[in-house]
Amino acid sequence: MTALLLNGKELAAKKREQLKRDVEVLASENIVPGLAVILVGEDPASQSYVKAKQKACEQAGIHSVLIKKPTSISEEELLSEIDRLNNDETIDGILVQLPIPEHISEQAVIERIAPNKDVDGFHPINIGKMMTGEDTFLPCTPFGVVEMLKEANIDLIGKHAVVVGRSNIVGKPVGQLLLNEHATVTYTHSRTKNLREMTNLADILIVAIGKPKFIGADDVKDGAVVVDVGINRVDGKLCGDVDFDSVKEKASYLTPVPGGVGPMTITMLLENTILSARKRS
Ligand SMILES: Nc1nc(=O)c2c([nH]1)NC[C@@H]1CN(c3ccc(C(=O)N[C@@H](CCC(=O)O)C(=O)O)cc3)C=[N+]21
Repeated sequence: MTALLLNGKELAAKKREQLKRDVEVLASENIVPGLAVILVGEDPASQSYVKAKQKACEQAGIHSVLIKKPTSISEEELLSEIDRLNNDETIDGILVQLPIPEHISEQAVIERIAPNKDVDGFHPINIGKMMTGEDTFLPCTPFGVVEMLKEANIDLIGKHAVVVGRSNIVGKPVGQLLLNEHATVTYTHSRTKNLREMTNLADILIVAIGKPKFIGADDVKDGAVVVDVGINRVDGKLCGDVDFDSVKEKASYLTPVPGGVGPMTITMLLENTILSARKRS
């Protein structure tokens, strides 16, 4: 079997056209969605992600502001910058680009963002709402993954979804969203004893463990749907956590890297920002 491609780039482009129209409708009501991105330090990968977010906002007609801070900024200063944005009426979404320097508590930063401007969906209140299935901002990467599966008409009800990785921003929430869609969810991670036996049981395999080509054809059941959330730079080239060339011969659907989940992450951020503007107005 050769897998069908789950083309995130294409779906993202289609969705962004719709979001652009949504922004035009808001403009007729004098509402301009606004996103503030705080970037601490000079990490090249972070700089390039932030640039991509800015560009996507511009294309959709979303007002975006980039706030750059030096690595030496104190936690207190960063928190007061967040307070300022919480009180800024032109801002509907606040995103602090992660990771942040070690001397600043990530949890303190996330908890300072007003839950109704938390377009990353990382605030404990929004995580709690996601768990109980209430309407809230969903974390962008997991949200994008579920949107891709739905677009391809992949049935999730009763299916065995195996998640590889348990980060707060991808692994844990993607499992929760799949559970909300009535999948049966197994979490595996770096300490799982029989990880490769578990991945072989998956109807839907979500890989977000941060190790290049961690999952090969032998780890995948025939006809499985495989979603690669990994973004690794190896010899200056981007590659995922899945060995694309071998797994594509076994999976029924597979996401590429680049051009898979990444562009969807940014698209869902735009969607959350527009949703926030609509809710706050
Ligand atoms: N508060 C916060 N929210 C985030 O959502 C967040 C974050 N911090 N920190 C870092 C990660 C990473 N992330 C990506 C988004 C888009 C691509 C993306 O568009 N990737 C392209 C390729 C990009 C390239 O060429 O480097 C692709 O996969 O096709 C990748 C990674 C958001 N993150």
